[in-house]
Amino acid sequence: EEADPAAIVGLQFAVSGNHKGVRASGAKGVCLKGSFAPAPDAASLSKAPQFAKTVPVTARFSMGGGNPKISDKTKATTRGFAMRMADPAGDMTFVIISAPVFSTKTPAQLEEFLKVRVPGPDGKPDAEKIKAFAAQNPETGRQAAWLNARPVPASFAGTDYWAVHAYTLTNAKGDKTVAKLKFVAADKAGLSDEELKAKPDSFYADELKERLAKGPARFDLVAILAQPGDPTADVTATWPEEERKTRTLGTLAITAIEPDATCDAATFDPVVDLPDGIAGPADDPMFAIRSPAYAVSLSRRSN
Ligand code: HEM
Repeated sequence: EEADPAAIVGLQFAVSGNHKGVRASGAKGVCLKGSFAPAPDAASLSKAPQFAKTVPVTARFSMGGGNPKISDKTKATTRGFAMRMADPAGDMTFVIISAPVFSTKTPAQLEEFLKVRVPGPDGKPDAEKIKAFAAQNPETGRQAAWLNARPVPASFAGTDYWAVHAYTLTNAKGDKTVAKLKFVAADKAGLSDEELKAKPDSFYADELKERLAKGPARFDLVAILAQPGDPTADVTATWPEEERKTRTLGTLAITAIEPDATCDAATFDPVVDLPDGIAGPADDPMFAIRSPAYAVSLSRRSN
């Protein structure tokens, strides 16, 4: 059964209270700039221009969901990281989260996942419906379980981010490598329950301002190489990362905060905006649908 991107985006807005002028997800966030410097041997894996020279980056950190007032202290919600590494021959765009898995495996399952979460007339979703859906779709609980088992990040720059889909890298000779991509924070830090209690609902934006005044926030881009049998079309499934070979492809440095307008005029489209040398998974239905869904959200928030 085909899921309709507009229907999914409508449900994303409905679940979080139909706020106007904001993204269907990542509604609360901070726009940024920086640069990406490739590692010396990145070009041996991919011929993308971003792996051959340092390029400028526009980026945005965000909280998951369509509520622009969500507390930064929320635990079972992913932090998001969108970035466009610019090059005239083709931008390289990643829109990634602070967990190795997404919540659903197919667009149809995402539609059902959202439907049971739409608040009723009393302003609350039906807890019984959510429970019944979770029991029938156990893989949809993995992301929340993963987040609940870890401390709340002390900073948008204090956590790793995963691109969750399996990408194919192609080098100049035509050799292909399948890999998941992870941005590893140089300065990882979580908050204890005690520390979390002392924080206000919004502290990430100020923390970032103070941090960037002292120097860039850095992330290494690491490719986790697939082994035969690793699932490449299921974003609810993890690979045993610790057992996989990895290659560092470069370092992202976030240097300064940008006006919101720089990030809001367009979407970060992780499907269409990739250069030659890197491609998303053709057989992962959750990948393809992101492009039309993000376009629907853009048209709704800018009208
Ligand atoms: C599968 C892995 C996915 C990840 C890692 C992910 C992550 C994110 C992140 C980080 C943002 C914030 C972007 C920004 O700051 O501009 C975002 C926005 C959004 N996501 Fe996803 N997402 C995923 C899948 C999906 C799917 C399957 C849909 C719908 C079918 C969807 C719908 C949206 C929409 C509508 C927005 C708002 C776009 C905009 O207004 O610019 N996402 N997503």
